[in-house]
Amino acid sequence: MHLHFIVDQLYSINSLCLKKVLSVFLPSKLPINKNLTQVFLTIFFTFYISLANSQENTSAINTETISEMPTALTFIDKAENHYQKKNYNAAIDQYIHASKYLSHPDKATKKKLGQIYKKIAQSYKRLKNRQQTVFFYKEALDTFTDIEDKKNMARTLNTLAEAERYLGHYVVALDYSTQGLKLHTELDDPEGRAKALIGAGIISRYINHYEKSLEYFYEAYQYYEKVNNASGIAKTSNQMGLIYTKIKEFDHARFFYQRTINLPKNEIDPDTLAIASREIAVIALNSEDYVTARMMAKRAYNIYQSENNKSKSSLTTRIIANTYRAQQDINNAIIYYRKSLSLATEVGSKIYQIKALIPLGNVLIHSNLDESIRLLKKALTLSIQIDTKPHQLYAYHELREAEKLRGNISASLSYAEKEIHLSNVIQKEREDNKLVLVKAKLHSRQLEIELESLKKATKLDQLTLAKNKSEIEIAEQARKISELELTKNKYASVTLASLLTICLFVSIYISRRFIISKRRNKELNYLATRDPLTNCYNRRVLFDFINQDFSDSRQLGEYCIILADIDHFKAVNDTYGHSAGDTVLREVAKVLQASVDQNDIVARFGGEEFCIVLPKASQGQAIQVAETIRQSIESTNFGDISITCSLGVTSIKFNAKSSTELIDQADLALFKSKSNGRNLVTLWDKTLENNHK
Ligand SMILES: Nc1nc2c(ncn2[C@@H]2O[C@H](COP(=O)(O)OP(=O)(O)OP(=O)(O)O)[C@@H](O)[C@H]2O)c(=O)[nH]1
Repeated sequence: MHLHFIVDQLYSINSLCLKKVLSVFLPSKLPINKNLTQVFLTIFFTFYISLANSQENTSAINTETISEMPTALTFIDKAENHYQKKNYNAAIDQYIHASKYLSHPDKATKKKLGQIYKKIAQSYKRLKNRQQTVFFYKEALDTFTDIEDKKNMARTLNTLAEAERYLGHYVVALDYSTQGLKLHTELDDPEGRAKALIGAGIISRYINHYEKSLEYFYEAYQYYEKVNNASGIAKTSNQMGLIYTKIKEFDHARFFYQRTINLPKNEIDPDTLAIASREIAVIALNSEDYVTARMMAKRAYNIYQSENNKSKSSLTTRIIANTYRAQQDINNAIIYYRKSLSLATEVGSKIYQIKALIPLGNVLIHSNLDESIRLLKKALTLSIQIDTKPHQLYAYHELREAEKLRGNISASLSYAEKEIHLSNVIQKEREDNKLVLVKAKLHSRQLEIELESLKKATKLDQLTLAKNKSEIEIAEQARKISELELTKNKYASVTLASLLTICLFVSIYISRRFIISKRRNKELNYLATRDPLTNCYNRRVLFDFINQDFSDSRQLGEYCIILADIDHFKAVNDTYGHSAGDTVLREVAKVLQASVDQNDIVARFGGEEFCIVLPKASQGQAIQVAETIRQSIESTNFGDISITCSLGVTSIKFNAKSSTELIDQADLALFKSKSNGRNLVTLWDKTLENNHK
């Protein structure tokens, strides 16, 4: 059934577009009319729905929501239309139809359903069906609670409280109102909270809890003052005016009503302005300021007239009549009471008829007793009909007086008895009502205490929250600190690592430099000790060695010196050149070094002269070494140059007293070799010394 509906709706939305889409799929010669389009759409949707049904649950949910929502919206549209036209029953029918298509449990659908329940409740409210109003507001509240839609919950609680108040369920109303107030506070919705405050204020006023009521209204009033909301200021001012009137503080009451009157008229609700004017009129009447009373009542009347509000026009006309009656202006009083009665009759308001009939009967009592009694009897009948006992009592009282005036004592007595009986009933009812009010008041006190404890709990929660928050902040700070420390440590580590690396490189560099420098020093030391041409020890080092050995000559066991000198070396230079002479010198040095042990020293003593120190060699061993050297040089071919050398040997055993003396001995021996013909080895002896001299 829904499918056909959707197909119908879709076709009506854009049949042209659909035809164009279909022309793509269907053979070109096939006429695309409405029936064909609808058949296609039906097949398409049947296929789509069956496909969707075969899917997972979630897809099924979405399809259902999609397919049912448009149907619901169509009914809602119709309902709204009826509501606008004040056809509330028809609107309710359509809303209820719409609600049947909103059975799906998803949040959006539920929200829509809640709103529909609210609209139904509002429609019943307009129809003054209080029970149904309450019922549907409760349905709406349940629905919004189900989806945790706090904003709508709070608003519904306000309206539900009002509806319960209309039913006289003050305790329940107060409960709802307090819940609404709490929720609005939670939601941080000052506008909604102000409305909730007004609701709570009205209920508190109803249970005569004026102090609390004033508190609520004043808070709302302050909010509206703050946001410069004239309408809100007017409403709350009027409410405070009403309370001050109730507690007979008329100056305060007048102040607040005047506040409403002074507001820009175009910004406030005419009804609110009319109430303020009307109430000032009543206050003025009670304080016998009849001129002001009439003026303000007429002002209110004009507003009600322009609003076509006949029952309130009846009320204000009655106030005007009351001012005339108070001034003993009976004629005008009768005119206005009649007018009030006529308006009340016209609008069918029994209470306003009663309210006009009784004083009219009273003022007519002296001029037209029959009419007075007739009107009073009518008032009595109506008050019995609508069960308004105070007016019934008032009617009995007036009738008793009227019948007495007429001389009908038995009738007067009968009314008197009824008056007494009713008075007792009213008294009892009042006591009962008082009990209800006291109960409600007590309940409100209890709620206040609960609210107070809730506030304390909230404060505690907030404190705990703040504590937790600060703990979280501390933890966060600790985390940040540790992070910073980590970063710091990381940087420190990186820095340390970098420093270590640098140190390492520096160390390596230094150690390398050290090694190089050590090597260089070694080289330098080496160079300092060596003869650059022959690589033999130089003369300075030679003397250092010998002097050192001679520093403790007693330690010296065997110790010999050989001096070797190349023969006719000048001729080599002259014949082969200086460079060749150098080569010969180098080669001779090699021969010398090869001829001695590791601990022996070969030093270049002068140009072509060498000194060989044999620290552990005996005289014989030294001669042997010298002989070996002589033969080696003699037999060596120094690059086609043949040379010989002469050698002089000496030993420590010849008692040289110093290194110089020892060397001198060797030199003398060498000289002997030279003078004996060269290429000879000569050992020092004492005779050499004498010969030389
Ligand atoms: N090529 C070269 N010649 C040098 C060097 N030192 C000294 N001489 C030369 O050695 C020669 C030594 O000559 P003399 O002192 O006259 O001795 P000699 O020619 O060897 O003759 P006798 O010693 O008497 O056999 C000189 O000509 C010096 O110039 C040197 O380092 N290189």
